[in-house]
Amino acid sequence: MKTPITVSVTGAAGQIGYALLFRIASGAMFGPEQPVNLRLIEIEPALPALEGVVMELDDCAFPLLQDVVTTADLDEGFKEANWVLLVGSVPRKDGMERNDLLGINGKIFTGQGEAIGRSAAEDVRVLVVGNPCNTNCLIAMHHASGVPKERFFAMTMLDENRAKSQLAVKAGVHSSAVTNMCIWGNHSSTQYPDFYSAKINGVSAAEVIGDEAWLKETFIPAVQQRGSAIIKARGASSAASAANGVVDTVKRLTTPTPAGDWFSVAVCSPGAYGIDEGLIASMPIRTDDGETWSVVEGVQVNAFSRAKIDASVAELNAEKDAVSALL
Ligand SMILES: NC(=O)C1=CN([C@@H]2O[C@H](COP(=O)(O)OP(=O)(O)OC[C@H]3O[C@@H](n4cnc5c(N)ncnc54)[C@H](O)[C@@H]3O)[C@@H](O)[C@H]2O)C=CC1
Ligand SMILES: O=C([O-])CC(=O)C(=O)O
Repeated sequence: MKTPITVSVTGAAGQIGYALLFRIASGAMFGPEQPVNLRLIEIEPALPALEGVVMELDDCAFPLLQDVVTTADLDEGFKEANWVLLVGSVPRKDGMERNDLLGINGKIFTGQGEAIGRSAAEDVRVLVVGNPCNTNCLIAMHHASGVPKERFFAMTMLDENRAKSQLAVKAGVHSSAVTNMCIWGNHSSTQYPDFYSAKINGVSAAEVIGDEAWLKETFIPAVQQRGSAIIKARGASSAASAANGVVDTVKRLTTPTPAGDWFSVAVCSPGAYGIDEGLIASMPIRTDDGETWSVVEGVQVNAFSRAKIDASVAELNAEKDAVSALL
C-alpha cells in the first residue's frame, strides 16, 4: 500500500467541510490508489458537530481512509500534514463584499500560519479558501516560518469553473471544450476572467462567441458576482461548488497540466505580468511534474485586460495595506 497523504482541514464542521471531506476520503482528490489521513480542525464549540461528521465518515467505510483525528489544537491538527486546506472562517452575508471579512477573519491566519511552520510536514502545501482568501493566504504565508512561499495558494478555481460554464452555455458547447481559462487577480468582484486568452475547442473564446459587448458587459460581471448571486438564492454562500473547486485545485497542482493548457490559482507573485512581487494573485499556472508550478509566459495582455488586471491588483494592494498590522 502507498504511504497515506495527510490532509488537514480547518472549519471541518462547516458547510464546505461537509461537502469536501467525503470527496477527499473517497479518492476524488488524490486518486483511487492513494490512501489518506484526515486531521480535522475546528473551534472548541464546533467539536461535537464535527464528531457527527466523523460518524458519517465512519459510516461510509471508505477503503482509502486511514486515520481521522479531530482537534481544536492547531499543532495537533497540522501535525505532519502534506496538504493543509484552510477553510475555517466566517462567510459573508448578502450585501457584503468578501474583504469586509478581513477584520473578522484575517487574525485567524496568523496563528494558523505559525502552527503550520512548526508542525506540518516538510513538503507541506497550503490552500486558503476562507475569505478574503488571497489576503488571508498572505497573512498565513508571512507567519509560516520555514515554509517556502511557493507552497502557498489561494483558491480561484471556483471562478475558473464558473467562467468555463458560462462560456460553454453561450457557445453551445460542453464545458470541457473550454480551456486556457485564466482568472487574474483577486477572488473578489474585481477579478478578471480573461475571455481573450480562453479557448473553445482550441480557438479564441472571443472569436468563437463573436460578441464582445456580451463578454464585457454580461460575462465578466456574471462571473465576478456569482458568489453574491448564490448567497441571494440559497441564503448561504456556495459550499458544494466551493468544495469541488478545492478538489480541482489540488488535482491540478498534483497532476501534470495538459500540453498548451493552464489553470487558475492565486500564488505568491514572482513579479510576472507586472503584478507586484509578493502579492497572492491569481494568474495562469501550469505544472509539469505535479510538484512545482510555473507562471505561463507569453499570454497576450491587451489594453482592456491590462486595465482589468491592474484594478484587481490595486485592490490586493489595498487589502495588504489594511492588514499591515498582521504582517
Ligand atoms: N475561495 C473561494 O472560492 C470560496 C471561499 N469561501 C469561504 O470559505 C469560508 C468557509 O465557508 P463555509 O464552510 O460556508 O462557512 P461555515 O460557517 O459553514 O463554516 C466555517 C467553519 O469554520 C469554523 N471556524 C471558524 N473559525 C475557525 C478557526 N479559527 N479555526 C478553525 N475553524 C474555524 C466554524 O466553526 C465553522 O464550522 C468562508 O470564509 C467563505 O467565504 C466560500 C466559497 C468559495
Ligand atoms: O461569495 C462568497 O462569499 C463565497 C465565495 O467566495 C464564492 O462563492 O465565490
